[in-house]
Amino acid sequence: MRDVTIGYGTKVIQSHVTMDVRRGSIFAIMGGSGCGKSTILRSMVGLLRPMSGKYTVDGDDYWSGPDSHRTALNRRFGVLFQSGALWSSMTIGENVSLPLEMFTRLNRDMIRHLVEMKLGLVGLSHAIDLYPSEISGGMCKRAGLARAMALDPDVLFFDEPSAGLDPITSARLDDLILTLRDGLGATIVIVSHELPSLFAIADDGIFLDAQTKQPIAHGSPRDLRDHCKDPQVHAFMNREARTETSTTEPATTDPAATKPDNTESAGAGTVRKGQNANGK
Ligand SMILES: Nc1ncnc2c1ncn2[C@@H]1O[C@H](COP(=O)(O)OP(=O)(O)OP(=O)(O)O)[C@@H](O)[C@H]1O
Repeated sequence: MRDVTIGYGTKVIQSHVTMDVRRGSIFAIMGGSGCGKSTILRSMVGLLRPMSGKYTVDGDDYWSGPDSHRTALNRRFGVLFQSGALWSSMTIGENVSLPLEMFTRLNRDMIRHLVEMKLGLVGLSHAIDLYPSEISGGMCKRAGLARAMALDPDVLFFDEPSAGLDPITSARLDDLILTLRDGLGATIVIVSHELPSLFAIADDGIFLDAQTKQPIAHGSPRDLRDHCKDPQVHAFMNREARTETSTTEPATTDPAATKPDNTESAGAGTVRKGQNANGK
């Protein structure tokens, strides 16, 4: 993205957004509630046209040309929405086969084979004939992931993949996301509030500010946590409470808020200390 301004109607949500998502990276879109993270993600998958600026995919100007041009680029994307967004009247297998039926000319046997393969990747082979109501929230997320991968996308977009999951299930999902990147070479863009998860998997990112409506930091979540000089970013990434009036000093009234970094990482995060830049 180059100098992108994005919003709804005339209301600007974020402006001057410039960022590069490198191939094979896990890129985090970070920031406080309501700053526009999901809005940026929606724009990246073509659901919202920027007010200005340029968005290119592999050097290809996304918003130029006819709809067919975007449709072709969208074929390279897989999207996992917050809820998993499965069709409740379809089995897990039917949900995953839907994009294959819609966008390919493969025969039934081949589609069934691919669906079994994708569900195997997310550990859900046994759930192929179950309905979403018959499986847990974490399994629904994994099924959503299998569906997002159905067309072998180059880029996967995840909106709050860990929302509503317990720390152990969330850590398993993190491992799965790392496997997708390392095993399949996918590029992953992720919106998440879950700091332990972001520290574990993301190797690059952007931090959006709701007040100025602009990005205020670029870098991996761990870099921002450990080295970012911006007090707001530092406080957010270290889970320090901040007062409304102070914009330069973190609040220190809560002793828990002054703990050194990594102390937030009970559960999913504790098993992940000492990881390398790839989260291993
Ligand atoms: N369809 C819409 N029309 C108008 N305003 C919207 C629409 N969707 C979101 N907004 C507004 O845009 C702003 C950013 O919303 P967005 O969901 O992108 O933020 P977010 O950073 O993802 O928030 P959260 O972390 O709470 O999910 C909010 O003020 C929201 O009310």
